Amino acid sequence: MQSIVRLGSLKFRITVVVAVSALLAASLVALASLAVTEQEMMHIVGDQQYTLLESVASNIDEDLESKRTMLKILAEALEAALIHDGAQLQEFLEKRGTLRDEFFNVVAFDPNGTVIASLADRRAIGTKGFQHREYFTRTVMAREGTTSEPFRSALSGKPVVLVTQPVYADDGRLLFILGGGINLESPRFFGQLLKLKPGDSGYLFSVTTKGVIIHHPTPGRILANVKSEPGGAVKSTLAAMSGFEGWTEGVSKSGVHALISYKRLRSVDWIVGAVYPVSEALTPIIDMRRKALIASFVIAIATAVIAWFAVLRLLRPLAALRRHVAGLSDGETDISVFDVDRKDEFGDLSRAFYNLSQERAKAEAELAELAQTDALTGVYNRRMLEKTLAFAVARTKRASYKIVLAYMDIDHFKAINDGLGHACGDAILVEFAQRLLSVVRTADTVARLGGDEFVIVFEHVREVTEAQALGEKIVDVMRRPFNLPNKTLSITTSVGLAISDECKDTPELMLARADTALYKAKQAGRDRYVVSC
Ligand SMILES: Nc1nc2c(ncn2[C@@H]2O[C@H](COP(=O)(O)OP(=O)(O)OP(=O)(O)O)[C@@H](O)[C@H]2O)c(=O)[nH]1
Repeated sequence: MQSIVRLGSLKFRITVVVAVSALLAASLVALASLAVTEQEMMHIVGDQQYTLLESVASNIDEDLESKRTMLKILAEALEAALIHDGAQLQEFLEKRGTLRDEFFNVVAFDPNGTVIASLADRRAIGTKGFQHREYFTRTVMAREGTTSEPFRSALSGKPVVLVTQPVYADDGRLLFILGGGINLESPRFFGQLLKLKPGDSGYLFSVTTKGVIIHHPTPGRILANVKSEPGGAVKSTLAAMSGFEGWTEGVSKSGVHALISYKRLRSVDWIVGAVYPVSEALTPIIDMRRKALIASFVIAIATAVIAWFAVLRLLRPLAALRRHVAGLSDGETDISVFDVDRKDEFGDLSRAFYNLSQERAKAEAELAELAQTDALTGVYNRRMLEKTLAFAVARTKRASYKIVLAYMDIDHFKAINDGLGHACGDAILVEFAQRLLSVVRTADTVARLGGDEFVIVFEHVREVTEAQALGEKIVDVMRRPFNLPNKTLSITTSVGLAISDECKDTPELMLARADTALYKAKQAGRDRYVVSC
């Protein structure tokens, strides 16, 4: 379990890299494709909004047109009925009930701008001072009906626009001007703008090309000019006031990122607009984006699980290799434990480790060799002799045979060294050791203690008398001339021999007895052997 969740492990890191890559790839693909879809959807919704506005604008145009037509018909009827005075006119208007359906109020002004009839409120009759109003002068000048700028009615106090129609006598004299008032706050006129509002918080509005608000969901803003409101008009509205029609992505007055559409009316200089918050317009896309990100996480987790098992499987040879390398210290260097035949990186690694283990084994063997042999002569060294002698002495206690220890020293070696040089002395030591090896059996041990002192442990000696024969043999073999590169020398040796005594011998004692015997041989004139008694 611990190995499964080890955070720093290669398996864990590879899995994390794969999972993060999968998460990034899935998220990027999802987000990129959704971004494209979002743009496409924005265009579709924007186009839809604009089409909707076109139909709204057309409806308002038709509504205004029908109101104008109604006033025109009314004017014609008045002309035909030869109604010239206010009381008759008031009566005439009050009989036409459909006027109340179309207009908030219908008034008639005489040519001096005084109200002579008022459908909604007779008390307004006699109110003066309308001859300077822009709709009044425009109607008089044009001699035809017009639609006023929005204004606050002096009679009702409501925000209104007035549709006018002049009425003339047969002789062409202006009798009076009819005015049909439209209450901008009334849902009857702009009701469709309320009904068609996009989304939950979207809305439609209307503004004149001069910036006067005609309709807005915030009633307090009606008749305000967008240019003189705090913060001024939003960029897209300014563009619409300058002639832009269509939809754009922008920020509404309240700071909401929205699709904003504009369409001009045909018959008046009004603009209808729609504000559709992007967060609502693109709700399906935003929802899809959230789901895509969740799906990316699920994909990343699934990929991580798959990657984990794949990595476990792929790195299995690495675990085996680690075991084998750990086993090197136990001597498992056999080629069979390494997958050296693999063609992949594990094979390369296995071969490298195998070569390393072979080199290490070789170095260890060389070290072991160095530890037990004398570097100059190749025979055993003192350490090895001590071991061998200890075993040999111990064996004699349980066996019927004895061992003989021969202790040798080259006679006058110092003089040879001094006379012929150290290198020549070395050559003699090497040859001396070779001759000692030639007189022993395989079970026997030849060792150099140091300098010109050598020791032989002869095994399996049955008779005490054999020691003398061995001593003689050694002395004899050294008497043969030593052939050096430039000269031939006569060398002799003195030998002290000790025969094992099963009761009291120790390696040290045997060496001491042999050494004493050697000393005696030297004392007796050298080139001889002495057997310790
Ligand atoms: N060439 C050479 N000489 C060595 C080496 N080790 C020791 N010696 C020399 O061997 C000599 C040993 O001399 P001794 O055994 O003390 O004296 P000796 O001249 O042999 O006299 P006796 O033993 O009494 O016959 C010394 O001169 C050492 O310097 C070695 O590895 N190589």
